[in-house]
Amino acid sequence: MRIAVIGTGYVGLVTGACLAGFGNRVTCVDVDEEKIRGLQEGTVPFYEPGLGDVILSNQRAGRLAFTTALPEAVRDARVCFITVGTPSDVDGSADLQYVLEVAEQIGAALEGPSVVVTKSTVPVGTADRVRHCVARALEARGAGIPFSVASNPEFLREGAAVADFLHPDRVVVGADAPEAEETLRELYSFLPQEKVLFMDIRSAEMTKYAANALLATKISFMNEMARICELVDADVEKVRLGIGSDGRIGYAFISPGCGYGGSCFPKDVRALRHTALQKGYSPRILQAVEDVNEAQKHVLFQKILRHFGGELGGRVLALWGLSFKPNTSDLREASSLVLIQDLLGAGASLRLHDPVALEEARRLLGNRPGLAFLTDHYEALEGADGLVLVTEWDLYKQPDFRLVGQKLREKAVFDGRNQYSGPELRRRGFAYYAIGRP
Ligand SMILES: NC(=O)c1ccc[n+]([C@@H]2O[C@H](COP(=O)([O-])OP(=O)(O)OC[C@H]3O[C@@H](n4cnc5c(N)ncnc54)[C@H](O)[C@@H]3O)[C@@H](O)[C@H]2O)c1
Ligand SMILES: O=c1ccn([C@@H]2O[C@H](COP(=O)(O)OP(=O)(O)O[C@H]3O[C@H](CO)[C@@H](O)[C@H](O)[C@H]3O)[C@@H](O)[C@H]2O)c(=O)[nH]1
Repeated sequence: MRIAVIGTGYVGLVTGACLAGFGNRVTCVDVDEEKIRGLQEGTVPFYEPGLGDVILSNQRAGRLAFTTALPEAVRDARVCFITVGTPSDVDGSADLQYVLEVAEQIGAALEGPSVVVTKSTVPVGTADRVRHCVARALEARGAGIPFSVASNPEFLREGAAVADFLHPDRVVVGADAPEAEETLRELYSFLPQEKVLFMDIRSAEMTKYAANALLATKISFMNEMARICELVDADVEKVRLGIGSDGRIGYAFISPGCGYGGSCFPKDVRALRHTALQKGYSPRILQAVEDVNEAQKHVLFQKILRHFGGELGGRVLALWGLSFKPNTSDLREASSLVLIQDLLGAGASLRLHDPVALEEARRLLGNRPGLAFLTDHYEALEGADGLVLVTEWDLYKQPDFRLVGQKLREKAVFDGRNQYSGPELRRRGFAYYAIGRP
């Protein structure tokens, strides 16, 4: 099948490369010329385990191409996937300008029947707007080309994107035309039939927001439990095991920490809240999920401040892990950025390390006074008054604490992801602080 994928971010690249792997002829389009040039030369624009290999093998086999020329890619595509960004607008709503712009361009370029599929995360009703944009552009050319629209929200996680795409828990397709349903059924025939859930378009669009909102709710709930645990001298990690073992609750997404970040949960919870408010309903749970998360991003800072008697001027701290979660270079809405602002604002100097996000951090944060970027995580500890773990990369899971103690000026560990053993560290002479643990 000929497929066009418009937008070569995490979703577009993974979708395009994986679908090419099933023998489809895929062209990926982006407006970012540098990105496309890099992809044509085999450079993946971000860190995503396994993605480079899938891209390269399909590119070499002639099934996957990259271009900035949308019309050529779209012209004879049986399926056009829209995978551009839908960032938060100032009022919290999803900014649909890129999605609608692409829909218009598809309408201006189509030469044969096609299914236009929204894979970006978009508010309920967007497929209707996409349909309208495509139809208007076709009409403007006087072209009576038949097309249909569908919603196929994506559920992959960064850091595990290829595996998630190839082995999803489910694929959701919202379609209201038989040809759209048939085409997408054929496209996803690499999955067991029962994994592909067909429904009406609006329900499919809503499913994506409901899934992310529920996952974010689990995290905020657990962060709230951690706050209460601290007040009553209970250990949230024991509580986590105790409740996760209940099959009705499960272990997934109940790890407390320094707040959820990334390009999805924060913006999608905001967008869903905005949709509800627009319709006259004030969503109290979503509001609480956001409030708890915002507060949680400052919890580690408060522990650090308290440890140093309320004064951080002249203090140096080493930060391990900057990306919003392990196995990605993505820093969008990362908790580390809030903590860095808090610490710099209080007069501390920071020695930053991340296995892959260091360059992106340098680009974002610039060479401000008080910031040092270190490529070795032990070197980051040198002369620091404490180690702060923000993102739980594997590299940080079993550090040599003898070495950590030697490098640090003051033996203090602030563990934002509950990775270390308090009793063991205290035995070794460290002051140890975690989230929701005595
Ligand atoms: N990142 C994820 O893990 C993930 C997972 C599921 C769903 N989503 C959703 O998928 C969508 C895309 O997310 P992402 O993280 O892949 O985005 P991204 O920001 O990584 O990439 C978007 C790409 O679209 C390109 N683009 C913008 N306007 C364009 C245009 N007019 N024509 C062609 N290309 C254009 C940009 O240059 C950019 O390369 C969002 O709606 C997001 O919420 C993301
Ligand atoms: O128990 C947990 C699990 C996650 N997190 C945090 O939650 C954020 C998001 O993590 P994760 O969901 O693994 O990453 P994303 O790549 O943002 O994926 C989410 O957002 C995507 C975009 O919509 C969806 O496709 C995925 O299904 C959904 O998991 C990160 O900051 C994590 O540190 C926690 O604090 N505790």
